[in-house]
Amino acid sequence: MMSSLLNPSFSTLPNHSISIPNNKNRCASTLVSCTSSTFDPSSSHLNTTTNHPPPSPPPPNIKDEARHHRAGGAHNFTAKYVPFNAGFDSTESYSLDEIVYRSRSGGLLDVEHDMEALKRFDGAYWRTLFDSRVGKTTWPYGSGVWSKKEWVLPEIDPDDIVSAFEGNSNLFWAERFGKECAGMNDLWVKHCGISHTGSFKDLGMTVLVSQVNRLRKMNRPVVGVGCASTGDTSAALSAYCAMAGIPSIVFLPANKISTAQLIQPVSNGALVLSIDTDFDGCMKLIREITAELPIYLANSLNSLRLEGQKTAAIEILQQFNWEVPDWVIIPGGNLGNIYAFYKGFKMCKDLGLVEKIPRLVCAQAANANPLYLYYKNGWNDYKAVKAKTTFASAIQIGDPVSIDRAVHALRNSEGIVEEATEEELMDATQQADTTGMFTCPHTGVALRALIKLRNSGVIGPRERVVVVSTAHGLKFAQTKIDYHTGAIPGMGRFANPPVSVKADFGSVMDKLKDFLHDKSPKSNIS
Ligand SMILES: Cc1ncc(COP(=O)(O)O)c(C=O)c1O
Ligand SMILES: N[C@@H](CCOP(=O)(O)O)C(=O)O
Repeated sequence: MMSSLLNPSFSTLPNHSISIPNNKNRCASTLVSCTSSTFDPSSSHLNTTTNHPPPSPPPPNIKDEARHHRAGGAHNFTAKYVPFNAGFDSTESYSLDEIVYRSRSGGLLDVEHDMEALKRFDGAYWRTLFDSRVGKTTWPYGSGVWSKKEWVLPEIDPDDIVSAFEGNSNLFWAERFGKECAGMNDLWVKHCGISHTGSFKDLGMTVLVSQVNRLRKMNRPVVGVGCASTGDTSAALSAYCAMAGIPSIVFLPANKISTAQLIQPVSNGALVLSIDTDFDGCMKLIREITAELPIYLANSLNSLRLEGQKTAAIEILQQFNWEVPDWVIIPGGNLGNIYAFYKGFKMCKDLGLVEKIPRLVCAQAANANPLYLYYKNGWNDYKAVKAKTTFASAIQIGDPVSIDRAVHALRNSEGIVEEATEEELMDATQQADTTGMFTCPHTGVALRALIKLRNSGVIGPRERVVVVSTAHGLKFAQTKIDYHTGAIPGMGRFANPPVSVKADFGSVMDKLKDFLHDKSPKSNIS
């Protein structure tokens, strides 16, 4: 099977042999292309001789190079929409080029890949292929998402892909947090928030916006793309749409998202509707609107998003050299991501890249915990809740659209649901920051869940655990400031507020002596 990796007729082979034009050509033709819009044949600056040679064509860019390398090749991987969890006898399916978010019976959809075609290549083949693409600028495989293109959107033309080379995010060995807060030394944090727009949503949005780009080129009726959001989805949607020149519309719950999140779609030119309701209210509205207008729905109800998000799971396995961690802990809100991770792990198992999948934990804020309550009730009698205000504002969701997907993921991975109170999640966020991270409150929820599961002995001290960090801490700077400055009543166990000091040598020395004395009791500083 490995020999097929070298078969040049297979169009999806790693493109290592790309010829880069030499610097001289690149500079010369860059000059031509830079000046071409203002080129004036009568100008003495640009055209000093009458026999000036015609400008040479611009050098190939990475898309041209990709086009050249796939000329003549074809593969036959395919994917389609099917009802989520459909029985074997179901024949309902839709092309990914159709605009459809729900099955005929009103249930969720899933993207189903032609597993038989993918299975024609063994696990070693896929591992080698994916590994060969990491961190390159080869279009589109340099992206952590598109490096798995055959498993994501196999049929899309690379020319239609809208990518910021997302993914390939840091898997951080949380050595100090693991030892000091959880009594373990094999703890890892997958920093999905260190990303183009600062959250894992980029992984799904590159796929969704690429498909919209394709649909628009096919003259399908898509005037714009819209979402309801607690902040991060809107940031990713507006950025990817801006890259592609596609109008974006975002419904945000008024006064419920951070300033840093609000400014992202504003800056990227989205139409931002600030609506006097909560996320669940916005979600209901966007579903009604997208059923009426030719606006494509970008929330994770749309199963395309999860195809991108699942690559973070594959990436974790890759980063451990295809060894499977024991546990993966993921903060949950609308509950698409927990299913995306499950799907990524499951595909790796089904296609022979690994032999098992990790146990999954979904971590919820106690103030927005419908999944936790359902789990505690033995998966009986599900009820949506009215989500209360939480510092983990991006998961302030009481009526998650992917509840069925989440239950499926947890039941099939010996999964667990945990929760964290406001104080617990904020303290865990700060404890992580004290050990060198800069986490968002949602990551705090997941870290607190870890501590609880370690304290109860469910997770053992020698087990390998990955906590998924879903957004960048800088998006939640005000919450952190409030924690440290005592602006949140009853909170601040690990606060480290700035110290005001007079601008004189003696005052500064006094503060430093206090600090150094506290830090180093045995020192001889008096
Ligand atoms: C930062 C952050 N973490 C976690 C989540 C939860 O992801 P999901 O809605 O897929 O459960 C979201 C969005 O909901 C989020 O924005
Ligand atoms: N946290 C999300 C909520 C919506 O989730 P989605 O994955 O269904 O788009 C956000 O950032 O808006």
